[in-house]
Amino acid sequence: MRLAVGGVSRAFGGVYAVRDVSLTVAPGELRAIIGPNGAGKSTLFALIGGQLATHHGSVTLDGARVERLPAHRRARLGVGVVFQGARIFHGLTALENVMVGAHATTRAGFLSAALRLPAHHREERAIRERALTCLDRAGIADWAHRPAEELPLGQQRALQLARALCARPRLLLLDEPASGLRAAEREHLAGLITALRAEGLTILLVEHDVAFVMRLADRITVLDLGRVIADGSPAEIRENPRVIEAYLGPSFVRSPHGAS
Ligand SMILES: Nc1ncnc2c1ncn2[C@@H]1O[C@H](COP(=O)(O)OP(=O)(O)OP(=O)(O)O)[C@@H](O)[C@H]1O
Repeated sequence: MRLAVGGVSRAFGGVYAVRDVSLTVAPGELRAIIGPNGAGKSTLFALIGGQLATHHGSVTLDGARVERLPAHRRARLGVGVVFQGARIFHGLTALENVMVGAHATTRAGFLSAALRLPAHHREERAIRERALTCLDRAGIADWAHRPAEELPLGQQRALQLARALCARPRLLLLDEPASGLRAAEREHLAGLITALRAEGLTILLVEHDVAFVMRLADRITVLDLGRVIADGSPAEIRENPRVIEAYLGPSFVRSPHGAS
């Protein structure tokens, strides 16, 4: 899916969180968004996903304007969002949490579900299979039948990703997916993101772990105080004096893998 954001702004109480931001992401591209705390990254995600309304500007998915559509309509068009932190449904198993992600896309619909028609049973079986595959891809198949709230934090984060994947997104927004993960979990996540990109999914990634970002991203957009201050390949961004000053810091240049 091609994403174009044109001159988008959003203010809170008169203060701009995102100001006149434009970017285009090609189908199958992995674009990272980086910048200091409060730069507007999560707000930009919410403007693309539809959780927040824009005050100015346009959001276009494959050429169609969506900035006035609510989040669930954008989800149906193929926008998947993995929010910061763990947002899970308590009282449901991990598998059921992931199956919820697929129901937005089912065809049989409410009536056949209510009447328990055969089409509904077939669809439920297919969704269950798909959800198990997504749990497996997220590396948490062993947790499928446990109550979601019993999963450790890293597994809860993976659960959100599995749920988003189960809806078969064409544009995936990942807000700090690596935060709070242990090294092995982080490696698994990097492998999964790489595989999803290879399958042609368009991915937008907000992440503070710059080494993680530099390794995965095709291009990086840098935000500071709500504005785009740089846009380029990881190599260009690493050497951009404005980015070094606003975000990376001089120690990053001395340690080019970002292990500062
Ligand atoms: N719902 C809100 N109400 C008021 N102010 C908000 C709201 N959401 C964000 N802001 C403000 O907008 C600015 C941008 O916040 P945002 O969370 O988008 O930044 P961020 O780059 O994602 O930061 P972080 O890296 O810490 O997650 C901040 O000054 C924040 O305080």
